[in-house]
Amino acid sequence: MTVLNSSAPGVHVRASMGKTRKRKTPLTASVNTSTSSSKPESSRKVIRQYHVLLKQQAQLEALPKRDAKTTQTLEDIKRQLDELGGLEFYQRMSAIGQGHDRGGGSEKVAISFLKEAYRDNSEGPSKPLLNLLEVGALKPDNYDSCRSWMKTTPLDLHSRHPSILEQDFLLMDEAENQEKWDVVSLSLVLNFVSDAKDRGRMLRLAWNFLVPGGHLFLVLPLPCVVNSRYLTCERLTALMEAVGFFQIKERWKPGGKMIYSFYQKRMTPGFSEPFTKKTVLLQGDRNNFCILL
Ligand SMILES: C[S@@+](CC[C@H](N)C(=O)[O-])C[C@H]1O[C@@H](n2cnc3c(N)ncnc32)[C@H](O)[C@@H]1O
Repeated sequence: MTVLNSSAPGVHVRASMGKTRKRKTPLTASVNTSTSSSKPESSRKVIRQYHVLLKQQAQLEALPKRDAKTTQTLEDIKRQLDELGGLEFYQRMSAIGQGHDRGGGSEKVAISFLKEAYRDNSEGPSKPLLNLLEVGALKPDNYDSCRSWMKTTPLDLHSRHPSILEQDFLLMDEAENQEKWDVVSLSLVLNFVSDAKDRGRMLRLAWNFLVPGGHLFLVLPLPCVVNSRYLTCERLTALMEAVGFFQIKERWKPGGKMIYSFYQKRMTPGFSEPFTKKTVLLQGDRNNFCILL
């Protein structure tokens, strides 16, 4: 079996709350602010540091009480995030990473899945345009080649272009978006969300926003699924079924970096397991990536 990289973006956080508080020096003490190189290792390093800091920040912000030490640590984390260049710099590094790691963005894979699922729309005489919501869009034109059959709405927490809507997906108006979209893309977004419950909420929101029979394109760093102590491919499939998503396609290779999954919304959820608390599935040197419903 292939040994997988446990230091994937967004999954390399082990510090318990206790450890975090006792720490004398910041976890990512050597924040590298001079990462102007476009080398994939540099971009991956910044992305990793960024995810670690975000996770720590979320853990501390979730504490019921904040003592002076916690406040100080939060200030340190904020400073380090700023030193890294903030979300803007993270996005730039992610865009570089995309190119190097995947021979282009994940939209290539999405388009191949979508063309198969919506053959009538993509090949046949003109039909109403499909409505695609692209969450976490670094570029405004990822789906331009499909504009004859698909209308894309790109959005991101931080917009890098006037055509990208600046919006937190988790705060989108639920009534307004209920069953509004044919396709939702969550490519490398779920692993950006620091809180396991918010990840579950993100999936449920995506389900609510899709028309019946609509599709979800989900991309995660492969180690989030195959090298987590809380997740496996089978467990993810079961969890997705509990939300109401049935897998149609999955693409990844051992030793690869990403796992691409394509789901269809069904009206009756499958598995009824609760998925409300962390269950350790695998021991050993694994990451803590988890999704809770
Ligand atoms: C690693 S980048 C992924 C970009 C691209 N989708 C890809 O597949 O390479 C993650 C992006 O998701 C955005 N993001 C994370 N959480 C979000 C949320 N709740 N709402 C909107 N965008 C979000 C971040 O701002 C960031 O630009």
